[in-house]
Amino acid sequence: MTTSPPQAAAILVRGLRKTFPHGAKALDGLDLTVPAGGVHGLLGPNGSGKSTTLRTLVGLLRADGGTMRILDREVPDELTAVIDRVGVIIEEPRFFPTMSARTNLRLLGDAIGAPRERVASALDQVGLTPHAGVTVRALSLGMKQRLAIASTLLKDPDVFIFDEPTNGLDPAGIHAVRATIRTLADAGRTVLVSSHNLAEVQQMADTVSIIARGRLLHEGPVSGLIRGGARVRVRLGSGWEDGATVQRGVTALEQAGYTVQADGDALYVSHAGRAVDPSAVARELGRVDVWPSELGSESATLEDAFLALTDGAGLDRPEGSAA
Ligand SMILES: Nc1ncnc2c1ncn2[C@@H]1O[C@H](COP(=O)(O)OP(=O)(O)OP(=O)(O)O)[C@@H](O)[C@H]1O
Repeated sequence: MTTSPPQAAAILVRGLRKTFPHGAKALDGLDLTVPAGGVHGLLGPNGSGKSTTLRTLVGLLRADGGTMRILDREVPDELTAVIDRVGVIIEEPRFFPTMSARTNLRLLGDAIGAPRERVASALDQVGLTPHAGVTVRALSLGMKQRLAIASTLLKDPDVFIFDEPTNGLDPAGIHAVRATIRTLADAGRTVLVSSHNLAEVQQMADTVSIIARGRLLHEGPVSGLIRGGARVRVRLGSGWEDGATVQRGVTALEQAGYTVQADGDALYVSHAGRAVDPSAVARELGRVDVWPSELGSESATLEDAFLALTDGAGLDRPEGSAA
């Protein structure tokens, strides 16, 4: 496992454990460090423990063991001291369907004692001002989700915790919610957002924690992760029609510790957690008398890095993401 260098953390989780009564071990000593400022993606396959982590952080579930801190306060013990600085969307928010977006926010704002001007500011920050007078039932799903984000803004929080906020939205809705989340982070806030959608995290997050089976596999900047997954493309040329030659090359590379994927007329050579040097690949192939027509370095996607780290376990590929 690799870890990011120490930096100011908005959320710090150490050794979190949770087993559900009938025996499902959801969290198995999970560590999580969310740097202050920016979007942090909590990425993992279905059932990897993302929701359990977020629900435990905000006091909806009780952990069996481990420690959690939000903005330097121990939670759940000091949750009341910090909860006003945390905006949470974990379950589907409930609004009055026959009332407008603005009226819903006013009622919510009054209930928590927020200044009235926050309503206009919250609508503005999520781009809903033009639709403020529309009844909630007439809003699209994406707009409702942005209204949910606006409702968390009434407290003017420093940290946001969103569980799969783009789930079930159409592409326009996904785009708008993603842009809203980026705006929050660009204003200096911290957004922890869970997702099993690799392309989404790649586009939205600055840093990422990849988890599987309730444990942290990798944590750090998204850009570093992608660089670390850089792979080499070996173009198969004349002479490679011979399946035995291809197999000899693949076997040599695998014996040298590489992961090899065949795709069309090319082999993609990767190595979990580190960049692959094309000349080293050429050397291994040359040893078994295999000579490619072309060798090129290729930056891998977050998906490649994810696959290398999780062995592809339970990966949910979003529509339109790189295969
Ligand atoms: N209330 C519960 N009772 C029993 N088991 C649960 C409960 N909630 C979650 N689990 C189990 O705990 C494990 C982790 O689930 P969790 O919902 O945290 O994962 P996730 O990464 O959020 O998945 P998804 O992307 O599907 O929402 C799974 O095996 C799940 O079946």
